[in-house]
This record gives sequence, C-alpha cells and structure tokens, in this order.
Amino acid sequence: MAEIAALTDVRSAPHAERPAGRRHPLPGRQEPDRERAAAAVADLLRALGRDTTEVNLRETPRRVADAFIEMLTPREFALTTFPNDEGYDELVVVRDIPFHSLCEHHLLPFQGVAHIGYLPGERILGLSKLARTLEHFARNLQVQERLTRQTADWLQAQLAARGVGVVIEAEHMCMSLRGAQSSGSRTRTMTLLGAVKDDRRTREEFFTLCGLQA
Ligand SMILES: Nc1nc2c(ncn2[C@@H]2O[C@H](COP(=O)(O)OP(=O)(O)OP(=O)(O)O)[C@@H](O)[C@H]2O)c(=O)[nH]1
Ligand SMILES: [Zn+2]
Repeated sequence: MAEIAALTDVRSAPHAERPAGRRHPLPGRQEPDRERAAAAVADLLRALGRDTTEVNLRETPRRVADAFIEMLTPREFALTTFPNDEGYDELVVVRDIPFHSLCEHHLLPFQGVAHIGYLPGERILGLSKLARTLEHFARNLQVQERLTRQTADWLQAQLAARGVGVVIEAEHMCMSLRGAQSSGSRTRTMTLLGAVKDDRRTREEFFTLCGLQA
C-alpha cells in the first residue's frame, strides 16, 4: 500500500537518522496486480486489432503495466521540518517545480509546473518536501483541480502554516493529442489558504514570488 510518512520531528537531533514516523495509507487505493494489468493491456491491444503474438508486441503488455504501476505509485518520504528559531515570518516559495500526472478521464498524462509557497508558523519545512508532496498526490488518477487542492490542504494541515498557496500550470495530452487538439494550451489552477488567501499584501507577494502578476 502506498503510504506517506507523517511529520518527522528533527528538533532534538537534526543530524541523526530520522524516525520513521506514523504511516497514513492513502484512501481508495489497493495494491496493483501486475499480472492482471498486463493481461488487460494484451486484451486492449487485441481489441484494437493488434496481434500480441507478434515479436515486437510480445513484451508490450508487461511494459505498459509496469509503466502505469510506476506512474501511479507514490514514493514514500518523511515530511522533515525544522524549528523556526529565527522567527522567519515571510513567505517561502519554490517555483517551477516540474511534475506529471495522469488524467482520470483518458489515462493520458498532463504535465507542467507548480509553484508552492507557505507562510511558516513555528516550523519550517525541508524545501524538497514541497516537490515531494506534489509528486505524492500527482502519482494518481487525477484532475488538476483536485491535485491542486489536495497538495495545499495536506501541507496546511501538516505544517500548521499561517498560509499556503499552490499554483499549477499544465498541458493536458487529452486536449493536445486528440479531441479538441488544442496543442500548447495550458490550464492554470490555484488553491490559496489562510493569510495567502485573506491578506492582500501576502497574496500579492505570493504571486510576485511565483513570477505571476497579482
Ligand atoms: N476539469 C477538468 N477537466 C479535465 C481534466 N482533465 C481532463 N478533463 C476534461 O474532462 C472532460 C471529459 O469529457 P467527456 O465529454 O466525457 O470526454 P470526451 O468525449 O473524451 O471529451 P473531449 O476531450 O472534449 O473529446 C474533457 O472536457 C476533458 O478536457 C482536469 O484535470 N480537470
Ligand atoms: Zn483527459
């Protein structure tokens, strides 16, 4: 079962090995069945009129099953935080975080960049954990709005931050390669929480730090 480690406290031993933390199984997911997935891909190929005994396609069902399992399996990580000893009270923003996810309607990728920021309270977060949190929720069948909201809500809850902002800009292959065929169009979504939403100056600073117009 894919899991994510709970907040890891390194207050007392910042250089020591991190404790494992409590584990939270993600709701709505079961262990993938690789054999069944490969058999289903073989079925799909046959239904599309392809000969799966042909030498070049023989390994394709296994490869496709493995590729989907990889793209849908979050990597575990510890949400390492540090005490905010200096009382840093301005925004922290990591921008242009690349990501990819899978659209739940067509099972095609959507990919782009995210800008994630927060206003620290008593703890500051290991910077890489913003990207890891996004990736964790992106390795699922998603819509962009839910990915944005889940990332922001989870960070806010875990960090007890004074505010969180998440902006995601992505191109959806289901719109680019088929259907509307609007190649190059990008969808922007955002979730703002706490002071990043309610305080005008903080909100404007968040957008400026993201490289966006307020
Ligand atoms: N809101 C939202 N919609 C998405 C996302 N990813 C894909 N979609 C849309 O989901 C919709 C599914 O619509 P349907 O009409 O059921 O599917 P479809 O017949 O393949 O539609 P077309 O893509 O217009 O050809 C499409 O409009 C997609 O563009 C997403 O992340 N958020
Ligand atoms: Zn889609």
